[in-house]
Amino acid sequence: MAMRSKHGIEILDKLLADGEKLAPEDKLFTYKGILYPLAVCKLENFQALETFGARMDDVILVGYPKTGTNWLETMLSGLEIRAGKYTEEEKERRKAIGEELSVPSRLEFGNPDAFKRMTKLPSRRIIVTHLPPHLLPKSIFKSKAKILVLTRNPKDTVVSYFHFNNNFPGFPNATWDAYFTDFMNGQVCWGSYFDHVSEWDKYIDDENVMGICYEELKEDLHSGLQKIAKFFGFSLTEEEIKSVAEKGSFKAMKQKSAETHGAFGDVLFRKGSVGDWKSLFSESQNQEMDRRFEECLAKSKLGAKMKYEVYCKI
Ligand SMILES: Nc1ncnc2c1ncn2[C@@H]1O[C@H](COP(=O)(O)OS(=O)(=O)O)[C@@H](OP(=O)(O)O)[C@H]1O
Repeated sequence: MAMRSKHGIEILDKLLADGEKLAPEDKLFTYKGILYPLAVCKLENFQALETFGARMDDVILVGYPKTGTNWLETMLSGLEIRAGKYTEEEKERRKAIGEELSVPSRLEFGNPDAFKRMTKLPSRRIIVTHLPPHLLPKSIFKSKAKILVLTRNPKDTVVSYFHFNNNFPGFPNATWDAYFTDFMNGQVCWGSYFDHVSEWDKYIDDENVMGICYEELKEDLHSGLQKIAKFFGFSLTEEEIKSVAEKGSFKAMKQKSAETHGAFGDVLFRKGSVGDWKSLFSESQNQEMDRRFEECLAKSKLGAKMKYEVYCKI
């Protein structure tokens, strides 16, 4: 998937264009108490999601928005392709099916038919979502498919989300202070970051669930990919993992973004760093976030992985 098809880029372009057309007050809708951007998801799609049939060998990636889902999706795709040891012919066949089906890049994106087309995709499918567990189709849990839960520290996540919010036409613009308050209150698209991480933390000891965080991938992408390959049972040589990791640097992915994400890439690949929160947080916002982290996440396994003391303190 590193190289999205022309059709895939057309879909991303359409998200941008649809967002432009909506008046600020019409850009968002609420489903089960959580906000979503209308240019990206439809209410009917959420209602239809319950019929989604997961497969035991699905590779499922979950990440709250701006935690690095596009990065890890590309890395997973690279690992899967190499582990599958597909012939060039099979790779072409898979690419052609993907183009024909115009698979949405997230389970909940697109129209109600979009995810149904995934049923035609050959195994192993890579399925990516920003949703919390209670909104995912039950078949995902019944199937025992392996789920990789991606997290990122909340300070960098909210800063990344704020910039995306003001550059992606599907979201209504906001000032930093207003956006920070909305984020802390869960009044942003895909809901509360804190609820999302806490909810997924309840599954973290299940044998088919593994947590990984943006910061550990930034520290050492190769080791992160080794852990991920082991978890999914991908049989890969060190050389193969190395070749995937080389394509995963922020610089490499940004350089290719026009091919992989079209105009959307300009909005998506921003800084790709740890610690950019320092550019926007006020002292009181810093203290508020520290208190909230302590209350909600410090004692959780996913929270511990973020190394908050290292990356989120001055
Ligand atoms: N290769 C690589 N290395 C490091 N960081 C990367 C990489 N690719 C994307 N990114 C950064 O991930 C942030 C976007 O997160 P998502 O892909 O989850 O965004 S989205 O919610 O799906 O739109 C966004 O973070 P910020 O730069 O902080 O805004 C991207 O720049």
